[in-house]
Amino acid sequence: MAEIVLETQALTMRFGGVTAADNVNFKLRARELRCLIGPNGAGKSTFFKCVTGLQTPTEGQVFMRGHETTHWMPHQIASLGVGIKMQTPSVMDNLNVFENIWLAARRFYPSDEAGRKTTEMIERLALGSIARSNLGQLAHGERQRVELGLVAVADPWLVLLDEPAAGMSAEDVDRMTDIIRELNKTAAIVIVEHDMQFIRSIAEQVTVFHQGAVLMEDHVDRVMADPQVRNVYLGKKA
Ligand SMILES: Nc1ncnc2c1ncn2[C@@H]1O[C@H](COP(=O)(O)OP(=O)(O)OP(=O)(O)O)[C@@H](O)[C@H]1O
Repeated sequence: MAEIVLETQALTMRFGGVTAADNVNFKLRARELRCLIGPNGAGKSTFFKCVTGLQTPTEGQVFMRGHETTHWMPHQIASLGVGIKMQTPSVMDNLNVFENIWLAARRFYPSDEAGRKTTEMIERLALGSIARSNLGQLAHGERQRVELGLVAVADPWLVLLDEPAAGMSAEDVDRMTDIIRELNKTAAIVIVEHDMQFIRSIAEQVTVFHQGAVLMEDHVDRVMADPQVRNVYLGKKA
């Protein structure tokens, strides 16, 4: 069996009387792709923030490839080789596509290699025609692709994505799916997502959150067919 690259043990996060993440035991293996789903307020974002270092859990532990990262900041986690895409943009609007990706690459590689990696990444993301356009001028889907480029250019072995398909057109979602599949050839990926079309097209194993706890963890087809999940957590649209 492939190595466990991410694990949480009894991860719990309380905000006053609200238990936003409740005793979550989660395991992800090398090159696995896992979508985290669940209704609004189920605890997905809280779990994601605890894993990425934006929040420190009240109880429990987080491990990445054997390192205990429970109290680490996001930049320390990134330095392990973990790519993180939060919901808040990390691109700079007054720099162009090449410059944005180059700056991300430069954090991990010497200047020449950063340039080569940036050129490669622009090709992989099909951003060649807009490589010299400032981010502020780009459409939402293009900006999201650049955001993914910032994460992927560092050759991460684990990628954590918060709602990468949010607000995208069907065509952009398709393109994002292809890029994530390619990234998944070398990296394990966790995706928090609401977009059911995207989840159906990309997911295999899905973890369903409800009231802070893991309700179900199974193949996407069985999860979508589960009456409890369909009726109570995903609604009729699922
Ligand atoms: N900073 C906070 N302070 C107080 N309560 C919080 C905080 N963050 C989250 N919560 C509460 O924790 C619970 C889980 O919220 P969370 O945002 O993790 O759910 P979610 O599944 O990500 O929801 P959504 O899909 O709407 O983003 C909710 O009841 C929410 O109100």
